[in-house]
Amino acid sequence: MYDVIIIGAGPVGENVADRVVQGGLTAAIVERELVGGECSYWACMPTKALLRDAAALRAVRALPAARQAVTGALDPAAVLRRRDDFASHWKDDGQASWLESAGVALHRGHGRILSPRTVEVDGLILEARHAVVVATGSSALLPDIPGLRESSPWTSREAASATSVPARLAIIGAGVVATEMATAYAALGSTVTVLARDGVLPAVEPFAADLVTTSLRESGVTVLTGASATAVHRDDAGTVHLTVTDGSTVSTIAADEVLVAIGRTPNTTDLGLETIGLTPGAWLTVDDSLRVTGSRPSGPGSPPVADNRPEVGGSLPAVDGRGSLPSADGGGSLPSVDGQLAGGGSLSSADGQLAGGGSLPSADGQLAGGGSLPSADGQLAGGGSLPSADGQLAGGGSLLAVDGQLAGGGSLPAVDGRVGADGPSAFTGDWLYAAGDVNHRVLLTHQGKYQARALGDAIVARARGAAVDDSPWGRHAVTADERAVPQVIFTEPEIASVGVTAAAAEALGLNVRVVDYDLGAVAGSALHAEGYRGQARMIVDEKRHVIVGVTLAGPDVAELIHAATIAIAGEVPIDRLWHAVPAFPTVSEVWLRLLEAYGRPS
Ligand SMILES: Cc1cc2nc3c(=O)[nH]c(=O)nc-3n(C[C@H](O)[C@H](O)[C@H](O)COP(=O)(O)OP(=O)(O)OC[C@H]3O[C@@H](n4cnc5c(N)ncnc54)[C@H](O)[C@@H]3O)c2cc1C
Ligand SMILES: NC(=O)c1ccc[n+]([C@@H]2O[C@H](COP(=O)([O-])OP(=O)(O)OC[C@H]3O[C@@H](n4cnc5c(N)ncnc54)[C@H](O)[C@@H]3O)[C@@H](O)[C@H]2O)c1
Repeated sequence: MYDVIIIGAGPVGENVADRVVQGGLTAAIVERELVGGECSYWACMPTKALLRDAAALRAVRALPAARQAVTGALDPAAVLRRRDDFASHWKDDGQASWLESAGVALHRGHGRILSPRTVEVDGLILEARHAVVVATGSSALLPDIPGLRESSPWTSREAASATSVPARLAIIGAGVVATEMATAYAALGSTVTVLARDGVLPAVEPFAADLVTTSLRESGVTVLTGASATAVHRDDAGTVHLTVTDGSTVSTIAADEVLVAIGRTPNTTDLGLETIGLTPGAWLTVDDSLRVTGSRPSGPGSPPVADNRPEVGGSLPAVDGRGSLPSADGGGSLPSVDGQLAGGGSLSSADGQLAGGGSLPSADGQLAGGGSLPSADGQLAGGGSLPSADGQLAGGGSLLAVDGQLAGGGSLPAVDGRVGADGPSAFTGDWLYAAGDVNHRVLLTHQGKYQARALGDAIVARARGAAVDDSPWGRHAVTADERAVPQVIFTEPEIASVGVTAAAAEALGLNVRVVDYDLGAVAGSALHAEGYRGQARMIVDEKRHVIVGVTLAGPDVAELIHAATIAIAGEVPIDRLWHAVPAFPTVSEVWLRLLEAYGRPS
């Protein structure tokens, strides 16, 4: 018997385990492949290692004198060797020993839920006293294109772990994985063709996507916008032939490998979810304290299943729509006897269990729960969920209409002030949690680890009978998931963003002002590289006078974004930001330029 069982030892599972053990509980973690998960061996680390040398070379070549010192070309074999080091040669001894030193028991094998609080690992039965956490992550999604599966396509795994560089690489999709890998493989010597059915990086600010598209084309990549593959065939000689259409014409592309990068599917197919009333193969939906409330079909853009639509019930949110969600042990804000909220903002069912999954509108029209922020074209700024036609978000949460009310499903305040909500079911109760990719809130390592820290601490608090503070920005809340998700896309140029895009702000009905500035016009940028090409955008909530979104596109902007994350998470008033003086002459001076462009009230 363990206090907590975690299924999946990716970055998220490891962090949950760490927090609960640090809180004095016992924990077991179950892993069927490598401790460290996708991020360590087939995603973040190896892909960034594939990109880094070329980025450094570009930076040197952007300086006339330093350029003279570069006498040779990039060595692809050396890049792959360094990548191997960063993937720990696909061995997890280091991370397994870390688990041991942290006091976490590791059970290798495939985990399945047998019944509430019981997990089976290849025949071994494990019991959890307090909680089971699903942190099983996600895998690459393959579309149903005739002949594709039989053609042994690359997914992000093969792209990240390739042992040689294909002469010709075709890529289906033009999102984050596709553009990063197009950047990497073009620099390593491949002739790359990108099929950008929905445009290049449709979820980011269009100016940033345009800069990346231009740069990909300049580096020899063929970017076919609006094009999709309708059939794929690998011949006996190993060449892959893709039949491609842009809607009006049909052509054929020959390649040595085809990479499919069109999004992710949750690792929940063989997890025993059916034993507890959930749908195998579906994303797990969670409430604001990451308790599992239901499941939604897999795949980008999938609408929530009808069964999991909220039912009318529960109580009126308090005036500001915020506050804690009640825990079963009485932590947080408990509903009063008549079912109304004491302390404000929490939704609860009659039995005092949480009934408030989804999004609560706050008085200021901000999202207070669930889901990510969509851009106008229906893509998500932080990567992840897509709103379906009915306005619901596949990753949970809802869209706020202009008047600050919820558009689409989710938690809709009814005319009589009652609120629809889908809380944990009798099956999932207060013992089943989901964190990281598998809950489809934000598919990024740092955000999953943020969830893990909050969740681990909340499980400890509940186990001790202590209060759980999952009010917005509370210790156990994951508020940044909706308001302040940073992401760096390591293309050329880099795109660093946090918070909403202009299109997402518009879709949310926020009253914002969009401020743009030419990043290349900053003194520090001109020094940084000859012909520095970049753009900065700041989005200010005109009602609250705080920044709600920033996107920077330009060489080496990755390290600039944390300032914006702090400004957004800290809700630093614009007036105060005038006192945050960027050093001269740095690229960060763009902050001053953006403020000047916004204007200082006299
Ligand atoms: C190519 C690529 C590049 C990326 N780059 C970045 C980046 O630069 N920065 C960033 O923030 N994010 C990046 N991401 C996203 C990042 O990889 C994920 O968000 C992150 O790995 C999610 O962590 P996780 O712990 O939820 O899941 P995972 O890392 O997927 O780990 C889940 C673990 O659970 C195990 N597991 C699954 N089912 C079971 C079971 N039934 N029993 C036992 N074990 C099980 C798996 O084997 C795996 O080890 C990238 C993704 C891709 C595909
Ligand atoms: N640097 C980073 O932070 C980083 C790097 C890589 C991946 N990731 C994360 O990993 C996740 C997966 O990345 P991804 O690139 O696979 O997904 P994505 O959601 O970023 O992009 C997928 C793209 O494929 C398109 N698409 C969907 N179905 C299609 C189809 N049938 N045919 C053609 N195009 C189709 C979509 O319009 C979308 O633009 C993302 O959530 C991303 O944030 C992060």
